[in-house]
Formats: sequence, C-alpha cells, structure tokens
Amino acid sequence: MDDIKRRDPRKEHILRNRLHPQYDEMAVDHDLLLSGGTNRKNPHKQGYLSAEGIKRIDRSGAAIAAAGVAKKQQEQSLPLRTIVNPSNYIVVFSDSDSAKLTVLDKDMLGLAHSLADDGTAVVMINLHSREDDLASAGADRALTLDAASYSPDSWLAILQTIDSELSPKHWIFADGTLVGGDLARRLAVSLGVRPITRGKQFADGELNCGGGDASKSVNRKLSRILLVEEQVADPIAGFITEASSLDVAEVAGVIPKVTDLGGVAVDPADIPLAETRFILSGGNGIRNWALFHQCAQALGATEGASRVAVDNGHMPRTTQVGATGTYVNAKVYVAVGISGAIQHLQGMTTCETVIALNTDANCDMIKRADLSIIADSSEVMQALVDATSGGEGELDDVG
Ligand SMILES: Cc1cc2nc3c(=O)[nH]c(=O)nc-3n(C[C@H](O)[C@H](O)[C@H](O)COP(=O)(O)OP(=O)(O)OC[C@H]3O[C@@H](n4cnc5c(N)ncnc54)[C@H](O)[C@@H]3O)c2cc1C
Repeated sequence: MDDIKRRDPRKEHILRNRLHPQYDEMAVDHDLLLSGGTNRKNPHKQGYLSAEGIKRIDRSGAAIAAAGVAKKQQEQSLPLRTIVNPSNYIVVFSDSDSAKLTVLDKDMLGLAHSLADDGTAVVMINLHSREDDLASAGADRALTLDAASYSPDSWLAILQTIDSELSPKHWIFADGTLVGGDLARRLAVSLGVRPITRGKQFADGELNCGGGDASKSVNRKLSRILLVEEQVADPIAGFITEASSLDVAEVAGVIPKVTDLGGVAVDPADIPLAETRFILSGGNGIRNWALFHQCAQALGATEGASRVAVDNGHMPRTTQVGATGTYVNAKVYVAVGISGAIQHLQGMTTCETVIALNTDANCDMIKRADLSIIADSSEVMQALVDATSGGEGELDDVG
C-alpha cells in the first residue's frame, strides 16, 4: 500500500447523493479529493445541529470558537511524544510571516515525522514568533530567529552552526520565493549538498517532484536538503510534541554582505488575494465602482469581490472570494455592499477582523462582522477617501 491519495469514484458517487443510505457513514470525515488531486473544503461539513435538531449555519463565529475550544481540549488529551536525548534531528525551516502556522508549515512538519524514527527530534526554526501551538503541529524543539531586519548572512551562519552541532538527517524548506527557498540553496552550496527541489508528495521513501514541464513529475531519492510544496505529506495526527526550546551556541558576529534598507511600498494590487493581509471587497451594493477602486488605493487594500460583482462584469474573476473563488486569510476584511451569502462567507472564515458596510442591518455579513457600518456604500467610501486626503498608504499599516 502506498500513501498516495487516490480518488474513490464509488465514494464520490455516494457523497454526491445526500439521500444515499451510506451517505452519513461516508461523510463523517472525508476530504473531497477532486481531479488534479486537490483537496477541497467540504461545504456539507459547515453548520451545527440546533436544540431543535435542525442543521443551522453559524454566522456569528460562536460555533467556530466553540469548535476551537473543543479541538484544544481534545489535543490536550492526546499522548505526548517526548524525546529526551535525540539520536538525530530533522530540521524544518518556516519562513512564513504569519502568526499562525500555514498549511505548508504543518505539511512540512508532517513530512519530518514521516521521515523520523523513534529517537529523532523534529526541530522547527521560525523566522517570526508564532501564536499557534507548535506542539500540536509536531515540533519537538523550536527556535525563533531574529527577523527584525533582512539578514540572510546571519541566518545562514546560524543554520551552519546548527548543522555542525546537530548534523540533522534532513533539512526541510518551503520551495517558494520567500526567504526559505533562498536560504536552502545557500545552505546546500555551503554544505556541498545537492538539494531535492519542488517536492510534491512523499511516498515509499521517495519524493515525487515537479519536472521541467509543468505536466510531468519525477520520483527522486531523498537528499539531506529537501525543498517542498504544499500537500507533500499529511500533517501529524493522534499525538502532540514537547515544542521545547532549542539551545544553539552563540554565533560569532557575521559581517553582512547585504544591508537591509527597510521596507518598500508594494502595490496591493500585486499581492495575491490568498496572501494579502488587508482586503476591500465589493458586492452588489456598490453603486460607484470608480470610487471603490479609489478607496482601495487610498487605504492600501487589495481588492476582492462577491460573485455577483464578478458576474456583472465589475470585477475580474480572479478577485472573487468564496466557495467557488479564493479562500482568503486576511487580517482585516472590509465587505462593502455584500450580503453575506454562505458561499461568500465560506471563503473568508479565517479572516481575523471583518468590517461590514451595508444598508441592511439584518444581513448575514453584519451578523458575521466584528464591526458594522449601516450606511450607504458611496457615502462611507467617499469619507474614507477624504480622510486619507487622497494620499496613499496612510492607513496601510494593517499587516
Ligand atoms: C454554487 C454557488 C457557488 C457560489 N459561489 C460564490 C462565491 O464563491 N462567492 C460569492 O461571493 N458568491 C457565490 N455564490 C453566490 C452567492 O450565493 C450570492 O448570490 C452572492 O454572494 C451575493 O453577492 P452580493 O452579496 O454582492 O449581492 P447581493 O446578495 O445582491 O447583496 C447586496 C448587498 O448590498 C447591500 N446594499 C445594497 N445597496 C447598498 C448600498 N447603497 N450601500 C451599502 N450596501 C448596499 C444589500 O443590503 C445587500 O446586503 C455562489 C452561488 C452558488 C449557487
């Protein structure tokens, strides 16, 4: 048996028919694995059973919060994996700047545990401190580097020190355009190791990797340095780890070859919707689209849209948020003239703060929002543009 996830046509057939006698049994904990191997959210998992036994959709976030508490309690009762004197190490390097662990972080930790034996400690190195629970994601040891300024030479020196102190069996990095991909290549050159890149799925001791042609892939034997992508392995389940801090010897001062001159303004329109921290999203309640674009620019927000706004031709399809659009993860999501249909809410469940601007005080978006403005969209957007004096970026320190 291999670990590769495969489609099950019979199961899919049953899951498409909620009246099928085996539907409930199959739907308990399934993930829809659609063609192309992509896992999708199961919309039927949404909602909760009310006291009357009727399935209801929670728009207040209370059920999500309760589910979070229940998950925490369940995690606390899981067995603790303890490694006192590790025989060897696998190091996972996370370059994400989010306070929460990303899907890729959890997949990388999952891969590390697939490669680890009983005495192996999985070390997680973070560039930024994490609010998320590293123990439930599978970090036996954790270390946070100082990422106040961009300093690849110092970070590389720390990784080299860790390599000489711990001699890890494997280093696992995200194969992306952020710091991790670059650091992995620097480390590989300095150690004289040939890395494996674009690792897509781990099975049978080999990594299935992307080939030169996007439609092709190739199985590779493992190397000490692995650069991987999302879904390379499943996150850990059924145990928690210690996540104790890793002590590393002081690294002697490194003379940096790169000087960080500080941040530069980025055009919010260039940030992918799924990654941006601040979204101004427009729906059918927008009366003046030119003003909407002006407002997004004045606030320094990335533009999103409801499906109706897209279907009506006001916004490109790439901006659609929701079940059939993009799942977003913004720190602040401002919904202007969007009613809050369940298909839209599904795409923004993980947004930290939701601000709704709508003329209908009873609409579902207002129920979901942390802050509501009951007013005409054009009036408020004009006031926001005026408040920023037409200048760009005055309110753009959200992220
Ligand atoms: C299979 C399927 C998949 C779907 N997937 C998605 C999806 O991925 N994303 C998505 O968004 N939708 C999706 N939909 C559509 C979804 O059901 C809703 O129809 C859509 O989200 C509604 O868009 P809206 O809120 O912009 O428009 P409406 O429902 O028309 O709401 C407009 C809102 O604007 C308010 N408003 C009106 N005038 C003003 C004003 N002057 N100032 C302020 N507010 C005002 C109204 O009170 C109302 O709340 C899907 C539907 C189906 C069937």
